[in-house]
Amino acid sequence: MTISLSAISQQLRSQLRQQIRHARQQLSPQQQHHAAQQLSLRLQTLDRIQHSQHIAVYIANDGEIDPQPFIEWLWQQGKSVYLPVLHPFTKGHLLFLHYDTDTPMITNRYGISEPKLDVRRVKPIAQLDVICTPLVAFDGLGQRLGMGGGYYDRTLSQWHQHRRGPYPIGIGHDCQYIAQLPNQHWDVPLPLIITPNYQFTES
Ligand SMILES: Nc1nc2c(c(=O)[nH]1)N(C=O)[C@@H](CNc1ccc(C(=O)N[C@@H](CCC(=O)O)C(=O)O)cc1)CN2
Ligand SMILES: Nc1ncnc2c1ncn2[C@@H]1O[C@H](COP(=O)(O)OP(=O)(O)OP(=O)(O)O)[C@@H](O)[C@H]1O
Repeated sequence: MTISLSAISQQLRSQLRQQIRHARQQLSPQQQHHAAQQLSLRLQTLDRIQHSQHIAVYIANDGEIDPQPFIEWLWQQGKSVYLPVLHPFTKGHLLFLHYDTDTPMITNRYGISEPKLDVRRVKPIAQLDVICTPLVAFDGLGQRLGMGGGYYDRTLSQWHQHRRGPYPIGIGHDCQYIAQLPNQHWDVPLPLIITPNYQFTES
């Protein structure tokens, strides 16, 4: 029997995913709160953020670092905020919808809060400036492991191929760093990853 390298890599990825999801779920509410504040401060200092108007974030789930304090700051600055919504017809794809304090929200099939679909609020991906990208694990080369749906890999494939479209910034907890991720050809390395205490930039 032969086992392909790709199969081994897939298995490693799913073990890592479980392990790191577990680690972040164990963070206390105080640790989560502090991390969210630190992350927001770091993001605020980035030129890339200061010079952007249309910024996509996400609603935290599963122990993810919480972008909420950053969202509040973006609103104060008069910037426009967008959230991912599972595409109603095209499996594995995301739409991005405008988000403000009175956006009607629903819970999607993964239990994540998202704006109720309303075509008037849909922002074409090419018109976003930055996509703050959730991740489960990342390494020093900017490789990212997500929740496993391939949603952000698809969203960022234009960036990957042509360096066109919104600039992706990975965000996560310090504990989501691993030395080297087993990667797959469709993975999109991120040019910048921010955690409360570190910043990883493309060399
Ligand atoms: N906050 C947040 N929103 C996001 C993402 C994310 O990573 N974080 N996504 C990033 O892609 C998309 C949703 N992707 C997801 C993919 C899988 C699972 C998940 O929980 N999977 C289950 C099993 C699958 C199932 O129930 O059908 C699991 O692994 O336990 C959740 C979100 C869009 N919105
Ligand atoms: N650009 C793409 N085009 C087609 N299929 C893709 C693309 N990117 C990823 N996929 C598919 O999506 C599936 C999930 O990929 P992967 O395990 O890398 O997800 P992930 O990066 O962890 O998740 P996410 O991006 O949603 O956070 C894979 O089986 C892969 O075949």
